[in-house]
Amino acid sequence: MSSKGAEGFRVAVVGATGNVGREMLSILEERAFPISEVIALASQRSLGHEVSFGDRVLKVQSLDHHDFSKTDICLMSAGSAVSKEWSPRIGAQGCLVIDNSSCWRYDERVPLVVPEVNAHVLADYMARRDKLNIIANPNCSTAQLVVALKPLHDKAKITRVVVSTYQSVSGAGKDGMEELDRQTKALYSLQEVANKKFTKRIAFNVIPHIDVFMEDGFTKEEWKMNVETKKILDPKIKLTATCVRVPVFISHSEAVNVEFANPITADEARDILRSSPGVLVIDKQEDGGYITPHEAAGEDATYISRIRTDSTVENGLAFWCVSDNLRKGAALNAVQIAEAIINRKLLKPKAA
Ligand SMILES: NC(=O)C1=CN([C@@H]2O[C@H](COP(=O)(O)OP(=O)(O)OC[C@H]3O[C@@H](n4cnc5c(N)ncnc54)[C@H](OP(=O)(O)O)[C@@H]3O)[C@@H](O)[C@H]2O)C=CC1
Ligand SMILES: N[C@@H](CC(=O)OP(=O)(O)O)C(=O)O
Repeated sequence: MSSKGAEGFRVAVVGATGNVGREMLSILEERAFPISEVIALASQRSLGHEVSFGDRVLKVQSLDHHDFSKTDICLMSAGSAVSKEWSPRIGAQGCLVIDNSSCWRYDERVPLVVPEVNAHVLADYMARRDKLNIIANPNCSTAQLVVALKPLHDKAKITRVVVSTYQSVSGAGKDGMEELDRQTKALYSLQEVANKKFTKRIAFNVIPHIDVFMEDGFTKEEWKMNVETKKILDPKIKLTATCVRVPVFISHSEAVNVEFANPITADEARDILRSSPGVLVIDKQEDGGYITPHEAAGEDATYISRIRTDSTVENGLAFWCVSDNLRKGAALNAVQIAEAIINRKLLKPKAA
């Protein structure tokens, strides 16, 4: 079943029963996205299940049976394998795909967009829209990082970034959240703790491993942060990452050290970030005067705290960056891409 309104776009959410898909539906509703119809799609397993869209309930339909020729925008969030097969098929039916998986991000034909950073690429892409018809949404850890880096880069030109992440279990989907919940309860009731989703116990532990290992010893999550920052912000920026899973349900945190070509003080950085889109600075430099992932969950902003000079390099800053990975790291960014396209009048609804 779908939800219909008077004016606007027909929007399909693929992966509507998942962590990101459910968040996409609530964000579309919260932001009063111009929708004439919203269609909740997932696998055959979820056929007939119900998901919320504001105070309405949508019955989930199967992706396999949906005709996209009358759908304007598809928010795709069902994993790389599904995106690989389906996103080009959906795009070829004239439906613009905003793809949340890592599958299409590195394809030269596909723009990778964080609206606060590089919304300007949308006009060009929409003008020459190829058959692929796909815009990629970034990795969650990259999205919040580039929102913070962009205004600092504009001011003092970033040369190198060292980032360590503290990534919540919701980044590993609903199964990741279930594992932390189950293991925590099991430990409290002295039961055996099984690892299914993660390679080691996640409850009361941290795991320095997200996504697969690459030949050079980095993980793919770490590789993605490097490659995606270059594609979105500046190919000249050098970045090295260590990505760690932590027993937090929602919001990713990052400890970031940045080197600049030109001088920039901590006070200047604080002022610049305070007036930057998508950023909220909470930096009282006293007990509790910083943000934690628990407080960022359910919020849209990328929060920056603990901005300070890193005097181990010539022009260095260090800061703490936290954001809700399901929102800015995934669902919110995808909806913002769609809004940026619509606000620039780059897409019209298909005729009824
Ligand atoms: N979580 C995060 O922080 C981020 C996630 N992403 C990406 O978003 C995507 C989804 O992540 P997330 O929501 O966390 O994952 P979940 O595991 O919570 O949800 C997966 C969703 O995909 C659907 N799905 C799986 N297989 C199929 C299929 N064959 N056909 C149709 N639908 C299918 C599932 O439907 P069903 O319930 O029927 O199985 C479910 O709705 C992934 O590509 C992930 O990499 C990107 C950035 C951040
Ligand atoms: N890998 C991220 C979430 C994610 O799905 O990222 P990507 O879309 O880049 O695979 C995490 O586990 O926190």
